[in-house]
Amino acid sequence: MSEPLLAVDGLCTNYGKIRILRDVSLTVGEGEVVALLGLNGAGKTTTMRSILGLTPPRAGTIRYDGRDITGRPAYQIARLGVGYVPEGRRMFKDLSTLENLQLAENGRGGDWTIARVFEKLPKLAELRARKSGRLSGGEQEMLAIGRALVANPRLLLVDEPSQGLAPLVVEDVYRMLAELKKTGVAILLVEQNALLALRVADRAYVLDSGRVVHSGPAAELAADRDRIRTLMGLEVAAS
Ligand SMILES: Nc1ncnc2c1ncn2[C@@H]1O[C@H](COP(=O)(O)OP(=O)(O)OP(=O)(O)O)[C@@H](O)[C@H]1O
Repeated sequence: MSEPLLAVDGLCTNYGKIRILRDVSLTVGEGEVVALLGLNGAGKTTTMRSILGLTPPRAGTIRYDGRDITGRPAYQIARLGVGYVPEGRRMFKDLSTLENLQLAENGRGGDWTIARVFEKLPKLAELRARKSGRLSGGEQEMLAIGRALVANPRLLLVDEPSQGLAPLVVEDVYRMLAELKKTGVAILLVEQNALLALRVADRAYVLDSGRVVHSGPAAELAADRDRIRTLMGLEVAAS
């Protein structure tokens, strides 16, 4: 069997002396959508930051596209085709939608151009001239995803896309992620809202206190509310 696109093995990451991740292992296959779930503070963002080279791990290995990228600087990892849509979206608020996309284009070519992003996300095309600081939360999330796409990633790390959005807007964002999935980009999706993420994901991992406490097919976990409740608490299961 060929190697998965991303293979994280035995990751241990600290902030200073505090151990956050404990022996985290996960994989993402080519074109696969994998949900990384867990309550506040479980270590989801830290896992992403470790993969991206932003918070290098103390131990463990990260392989991407057949090579060991453990400890490589973030810009090198980005150049290898790993895109990031950070929590809170972080964009240049005084620049327009179009200008934000232009800044992110890496000029190396690839399937994702600004024109294709506008075609797949027509809402963004309508808002091309608007300053991103004046976009709604949902529109900003779409721009954040569009911005990651124009760098032509093979793997996209998306952190809490539903955060702070109204339920109807969350539906829009998730419809868009489902569309993206069809284009073949692999996605590692961090969410607190388990049921939402499980609708689009193929497989899921659940983190608790920096450890993987569950992994398996998304559909199986989605169908087992008791298991979700045990893993992630009552509120999540009820949402
Ligand atoms: N820069 C930092 N310095 C020290 N501790 C940190 C730092 N960033 C995060 N932590 C701690 O690491 C733990 C894991 O945080 P992380 O952000 O990875 O969790 P998370 O699962 O993404 O949660 P959330 O959904 O709240 O973002 C938390 O206890 C958090 O307080």
